[in-house]
Amino acid sequence: MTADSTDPLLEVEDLSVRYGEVIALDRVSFRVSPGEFLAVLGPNGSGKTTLFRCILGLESYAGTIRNRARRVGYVPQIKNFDRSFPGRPREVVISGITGSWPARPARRLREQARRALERVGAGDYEDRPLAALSGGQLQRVYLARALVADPDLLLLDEPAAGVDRTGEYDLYQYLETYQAEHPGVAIAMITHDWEVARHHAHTSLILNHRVIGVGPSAEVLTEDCLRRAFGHMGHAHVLGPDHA
Ligand SMILES: Nc1ncnc2c1ncn2[C@@H]1O[C@H](COP(=O)(O)OP(=O)(O)OP(=O)(O)O)[C@@H](O)[C@H]1O
Repeated sequence: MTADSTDPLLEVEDLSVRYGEVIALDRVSFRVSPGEFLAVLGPNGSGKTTLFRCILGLESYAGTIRNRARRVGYVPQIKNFDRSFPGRPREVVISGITGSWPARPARRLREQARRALERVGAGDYEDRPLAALSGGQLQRVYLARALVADPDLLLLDEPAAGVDRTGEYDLYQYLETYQAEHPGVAIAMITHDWEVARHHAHTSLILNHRVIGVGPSAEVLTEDCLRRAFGHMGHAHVLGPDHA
């Protein structure tokens, strides 16, 4: 079967992941179309990052993932970043082009990285040690890294965590502009902020190990979904008799 522009970019069917007795994801299904902006919401430990790790091919899983994206850009959670890592923004971005850490990058790569950093407003600190950057600055560097490879699917894991209100506003403005300029690009973004999802995401996926709701944000982000998704916060979701 050949793909055309009306095909979903990403199809996830009955995706399940377990770590020992804990079910991180339980038969999760959804689709992402070209040009869509999907918010992924759910309480801490509900499987959101695990879902992204599966899409990136970093986890073993049961079920099916059909990913038709040519390239996937990924912005990890900045709050988990190891600040003792010896590197500079330019090198981070070049590693997004070459797939490896650059020892002596060619001039062409340095230029490409500089332009990518400038586009996200991070041109001023391209050569500063990563350890000296704020959370918001680091987040821009990783956004530049994700975009430099010209992805058609962009995965963002809580990109606004640790970023002030202005930085957060700038980020969403940037993503909206980017999508308008690159109409086929789909974005899936993990967020804890329902208002952000309501305002910026066409569609929302609410997870609590399984799908609590998925569809247009205005229809899915209801009080009932909020209660069902967050009502069990803090409780382990462990194997029941069905999964033994
Ligand atoms: N490598 C692992 N080994 C064992 N358990 C894991 C592993 N990774 C995740 N888990 C467990 O799987 C569940 C889902 O974790 P995950 O990180 O996907 O949640 P999350 O929704 O992204 O959480 P948060 O909002 O806190 O970032 C949790 O119970 C977590 O403890």
